[in-house]
Amino acid sequence: MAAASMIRSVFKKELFSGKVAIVTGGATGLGRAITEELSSLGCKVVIASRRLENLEKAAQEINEAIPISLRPRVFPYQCNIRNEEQVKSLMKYTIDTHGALDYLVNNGGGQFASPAISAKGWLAVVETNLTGTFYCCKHAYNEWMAGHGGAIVNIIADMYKGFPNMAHTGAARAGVQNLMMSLALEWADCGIRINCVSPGIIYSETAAKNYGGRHVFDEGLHIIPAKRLGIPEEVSGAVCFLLSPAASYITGTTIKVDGGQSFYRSPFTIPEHNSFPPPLEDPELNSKL
Ligand SMILES: CCCCCCC/C=C/C(=O)SCCNC(=O)CCNC(=O)[C@H](O)C(C)(C)COP(=O)(O)OP(=O)(O)OC[C@H]1O[C@@H](n2cnc3c(N)ncnc32)[C@H](O)[C@@H]1OP(=O)(O)O
Ligand SMILES: NC(=O)C1=CN([C@@H]2O[C@H](COP(=O)(O)OP(=O)(O)OC[C@H]3O[C@@H](n4cnc5c(N)ncnc54)[C@H](OP(=O)(O)O)[C@@H]3O)[C@@H](O)[C@H]2O)C=CC1
Repeated sequence: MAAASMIRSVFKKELFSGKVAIVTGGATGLGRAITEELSSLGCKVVIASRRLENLEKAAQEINEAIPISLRPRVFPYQCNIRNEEQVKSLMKYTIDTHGALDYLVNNGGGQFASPAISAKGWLAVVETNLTGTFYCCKHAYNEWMAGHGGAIVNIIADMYKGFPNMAHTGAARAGVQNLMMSLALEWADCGIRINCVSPGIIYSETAAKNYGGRHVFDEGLHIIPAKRLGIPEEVSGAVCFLLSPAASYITGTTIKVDGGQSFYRSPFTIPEHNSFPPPLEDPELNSKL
């Protein structure tokens, strides 16, 4: 991952000067790229996830790349987004310590590949991705944004053709997208904009490690019109755009950062079979086939 001073953002240098953001899962992968770009553009960023050690290391590395007089800009805070009390404390800490909460990026989450998951596995994924996002939105609203406005971006996933082998996350991410649309309407009168960014297959060491290595991501190349994987910085740019004044009239929408994958091929193949019922279960109609 590039040091913050090396970030080549297309946005102007002080775009987010004086602003305060929370990025969940901000120590690794996409979240880290988002944190690096936001902080390089003047934003204070609270990064929140379960593993404090990871958070502290990332914050230190990113802060060290920022001129001493402007440090620190990145602040670690341990929080499991599945725990509502911890989420509430994250919001309170951010507002008490940094005086505002202008932006929320709901990036923390994930899943595992499994065709038939246990109820416990289903709940772990739905609670993390859908309920965790709901908790973060709810408490950002209650603690700050209802009275001051703000912008929220949720990271979802390419679930538009269903998500076989990851049905748990497909259901959760579709839920997040619909939640986003409802909140865009419910909270418009408070000056809150809320949108989603939907990544395709984005390579980072931590993400690939979760699936057994880079080769698993490379196996997806045949379903990507761009014929390459994405990188976290390509997702970060879309998030920064949606948070910025350039998106002041954008709410309730989803930007896909996927090299065209979402409307091309599915990675899932269906075995040959003759298990489907005949047309209308009528032998006469069936004979037309
Ligand atoms: C194969 C396709 C490759 C291309 C994919 C490209 C798209 C990439 C998308 C990405 O999202 S990349 C990002 C990847 N990063 C992550 O997913 C990281 C975060 N993930 C997690 O934290 C977990 O996976 C989680 C499920 C979201 C949360 O797990 P947690 O540790 O909190 O769950 P537990 O409470 O320990 O477990 C509960 C229950 O869940 C089942 N389970 C958990 N992990 C797995 C697993 N790896 N495989 C199978 N089942 C799993 C299991 O039933 C657990 O219960 P127990 O069996 O432990 O009692
Ligand atoms: N990479 C890709 O191709 C794609 C990624 N995505 C999504 O983008 C997001 C970022 O993934 P990516 O950066 O690739 O992968 P990473 O594995 O690097 O990031 C996942 C992050 O989520 C955090 N996290 C997981 N569970 C929780 C929790 N319960 N509470 C708080 N934080 C949590 C993790 O931190 P910790 O373990 O410390 O809690 C980690 O920092 C995820 O939601 C992912 O599913 C979507 C589509 C494609």
